[in-house]
Amino acid sequence: MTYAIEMNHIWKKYKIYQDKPSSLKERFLYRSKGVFQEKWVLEDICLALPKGKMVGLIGRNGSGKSTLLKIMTRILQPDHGELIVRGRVSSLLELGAGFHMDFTGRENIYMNASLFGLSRKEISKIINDIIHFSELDNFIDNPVRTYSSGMYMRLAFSIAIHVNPDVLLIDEILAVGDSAFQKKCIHKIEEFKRVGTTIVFVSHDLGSMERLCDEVYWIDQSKIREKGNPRDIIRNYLTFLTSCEEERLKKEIKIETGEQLDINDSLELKQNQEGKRWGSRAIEITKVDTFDEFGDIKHVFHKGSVMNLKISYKLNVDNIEHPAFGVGIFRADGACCYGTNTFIDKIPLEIKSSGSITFRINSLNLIQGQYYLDVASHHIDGTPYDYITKILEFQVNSYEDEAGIAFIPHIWVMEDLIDE
Ligand SMILES: Nc1ncnc2c1ncn2[C@@H]1O[C@H](COP(=O)(O)OP(=O)(O)OP(=O)(O)O)[C@@H](O)[C@H]1O
Repeated sequence: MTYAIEMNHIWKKYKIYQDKPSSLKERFLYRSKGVFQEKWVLEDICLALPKGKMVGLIGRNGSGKSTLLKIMTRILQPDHGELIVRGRVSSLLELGAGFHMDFTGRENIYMNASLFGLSRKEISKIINDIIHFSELDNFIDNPVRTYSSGMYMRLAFSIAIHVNPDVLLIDEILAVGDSAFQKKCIHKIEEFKRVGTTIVFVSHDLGSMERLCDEVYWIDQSKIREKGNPRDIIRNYLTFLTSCEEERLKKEIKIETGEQLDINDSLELKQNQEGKRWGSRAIEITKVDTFDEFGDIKHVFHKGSVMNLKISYKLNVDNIEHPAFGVGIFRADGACCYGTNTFIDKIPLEIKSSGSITFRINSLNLIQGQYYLDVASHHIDGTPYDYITKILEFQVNSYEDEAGIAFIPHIWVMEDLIDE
């Protein structure tokens, strides 16, 4: 098989400067001593990208994906290892980096495209296509400094894809322009695929990644963690992200409550959570947990899955009249997604000296995002016994790109128009 790009045991390190010197003296001292740490951002990377294939790189922020692309374009030199590139490389990494602000869009096309090795004659042949794709027909003879950032990026993008590359490197193009322009970019990429251009694609948009790529590499902490079929690698990566998020939320809860969680990682409430808790405590909430359908404590849920919210309580008075338990679900920005209580839902309650009540959601139909919960025990007239805000945070993951707060069950119906 012929490969467009081969990387053999590539290593790359950066210098990380420790402290910013504050005084002139310190600056002088630090500079002379060179106080920095070396950090390996790529470790022993071996890649072979077959000609005509589209390969995706995924990984968390800072894992090393952009550095890898910069080495492929030779913007950066590796510290060790060998790089073999066959053909003309065009990159959508540092879009518009070489633009001159006082020159017009047209002049910049000539200058920028010549950096990719095209002659003036060759550029003249494609300049109309470049202008047309960028949708800047009416602005192309204005200085680039008058462009908005979106216009600037569109021009740079358009040049990079029209220089007829053999290898195209793309870093997060979905950040370019509005959604109509992004769709156009995706179509263009599909066209490149069809004519056999080798493409390396970095994106956090895993849907496009799975749809477009022939193979995916997962970069984690400077190394290749897995590579192979996009569907399998993306599924493993998502499982990994979910477990990281679960850990993060558990840690946050520990920090916020200042308490060690018990063996089941459940949350014992503090007696006095200033500003977050109020009421007479006639019915005192002692513990709140979210569980999945198997009874495991969870803080990350997939859209549509089961979520059980268990509220444990103890009774601090001999008798309680007309009690109720309530639950509120809020989005991270404070928008109330849903709130109800046992009185509204007409649930009869029999309060013992201690016990628990579970609020079961059979299908958690919130869209992807971060949420928090309020729980309360109160009189049916609303007088709080124990009201606790932001008691738990949870996350909802989803593969769909919906907008809004919650999924509304729906169908689409198509009909032909019948002439009267
Ligand atoms: N010029 C630099 N000097 C020092 N450290 C750098 C430099 N550029 C990047 N890094 C560090 O190298 C690591 C890898 O960065 P890189 O941009 O390659 O990651 P990435 O996977 O592309 O991340 P993202 O998804 O956020 O774009 C990070 O820890 C980053 O902070």
